[in-house]
Amino acid sequence: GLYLLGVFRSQRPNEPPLDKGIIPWLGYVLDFRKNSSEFLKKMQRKHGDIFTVLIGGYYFTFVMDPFCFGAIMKESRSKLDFRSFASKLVLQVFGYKPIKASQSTMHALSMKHLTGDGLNLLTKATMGNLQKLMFSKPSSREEERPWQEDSLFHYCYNIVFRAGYLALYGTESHRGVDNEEEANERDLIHSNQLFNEFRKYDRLFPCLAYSMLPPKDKLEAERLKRFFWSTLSVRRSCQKDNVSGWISDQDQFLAENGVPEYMRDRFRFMLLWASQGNTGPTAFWLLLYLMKHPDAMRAVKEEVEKVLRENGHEVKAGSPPTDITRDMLNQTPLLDSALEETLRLVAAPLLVRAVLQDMSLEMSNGTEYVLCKGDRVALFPHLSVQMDPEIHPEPHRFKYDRFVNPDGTKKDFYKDGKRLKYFNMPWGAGISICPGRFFATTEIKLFVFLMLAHYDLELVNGEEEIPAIDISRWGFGTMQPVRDVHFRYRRRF
Ligand code: HEM
Repeated sequence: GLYLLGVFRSQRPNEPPLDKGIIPWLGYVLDFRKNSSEFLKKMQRKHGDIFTVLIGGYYFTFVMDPFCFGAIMKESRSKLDFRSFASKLVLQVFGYKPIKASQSTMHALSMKHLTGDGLNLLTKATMGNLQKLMFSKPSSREEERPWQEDSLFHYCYNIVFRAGYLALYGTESHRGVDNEEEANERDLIHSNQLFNEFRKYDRLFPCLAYSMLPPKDKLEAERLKRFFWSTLSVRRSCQKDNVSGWISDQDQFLAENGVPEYMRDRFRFMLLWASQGNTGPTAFWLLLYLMKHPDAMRAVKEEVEKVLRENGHEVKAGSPPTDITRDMLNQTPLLDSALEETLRLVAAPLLVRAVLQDMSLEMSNGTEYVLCKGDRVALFPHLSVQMDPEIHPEPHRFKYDRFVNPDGTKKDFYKDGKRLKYFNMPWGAGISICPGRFFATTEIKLFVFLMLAHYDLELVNGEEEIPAIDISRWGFGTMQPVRDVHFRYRRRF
């Protein structure tokens, strides 16, 4: 028992500094849970760029030196395993138990459908959905362009979620209803209901992942899980049109490998989370930063208008919502930089690997450490890279052109005079890097393109401060604000 509580563990030669905290077994779990970023900052000040801390029965070695990231991300799976940690979380949070053999095929299927020609199809579908969602209300007479007010976080999350969901999970079949309009109407209603339930789950997510839900919320989380398993189920999906290859091929692969139907329903819920949980919040922050920084808004808007003009899409009174292609999205270095800058500020994943055999790790100052079998290695790039003032001067400021040179090429970043490979890591890295990053970028850019091309936007309160981030969500991807922000929009022409 004492051994399990970690009482006998001490730092051996060549191991990173060890800090077990004062509570046996639990170690620093409460400090970590309360504010992971503050806790890690404190530990980094105390121990330096590598340290091992006890958190809820597990020893986590945090590596804060970005020059070691490559070695960790590229280490063979026989030494550092990404799956075992992720599998436990996925089972706890989505009820899904991954099968062993599936990973490389699943990855290949994601690459097939979320890049290249597959991405072209998804871009078209998302574009169509955004047009339906954003311009479905008949516009009032042209000379009247009333302002509409909304909450920015809710507005962005709602629209981007629904456009992405309908593109991936398919739309109402026209055959089942009398006409196309009715099918579209049903899609709009259904996707809105799904979003509202998703937000309820989203709010419970951090406590659920830490197994810290109070009993009432636990019941609610169970109810929501069942709702999603059933709403996204294989059976219901058969009645839909336009289900993406990303969903259908992965499902077919699982079915061929003997995964039962109820487990495949759960898998779909997990994919919904992975694909929709970060994109909407990122779109929110990007639009908010643009609204708070008029120089950035002006530059990005000019770029958007130039691309539209050069591709023969002048937006004027009465023109239908613009069709934006992938080709057009490739001509926007300033918008790309503004998006990357947004992700630098608000994306904060925790990247964890289990150590399967003792292995050595060399730091950039030449010191070598042993990482112990059974421990976990963790990276938190938000703190160690994205907010490092040496890499990104004035790290708390939004600088829309931080990542781009005046000639449109990408900037390089340095630390200690050496060029960095990992200077922004919103998508993770290595084998577990987000396979949806190109689609996510496309969705956000399509949404922002349409917003800027068709609407005037302003904050209801021009003096509004940028809201603080909700610190309970460190480690789970894009951060969310503690409160929403009111804004208004109206047709430009
Ligand atoms: C702004 C939006 C997004 C952000 C910031 C984001 C970020 C991430 C991160 C940090 C990871 C985990 C990497 C790791 O643990 O090493 C991840 C995994 C994943 N993401 Fe994304 N993601 C986004 C959007 C998407 C979209 C749109 C899709 C799909 C259409 C997607 C699909 C996935 C999948 C399937 C995984 C799991 C990969 C695996 O287990 O190997 N993501 N994402």
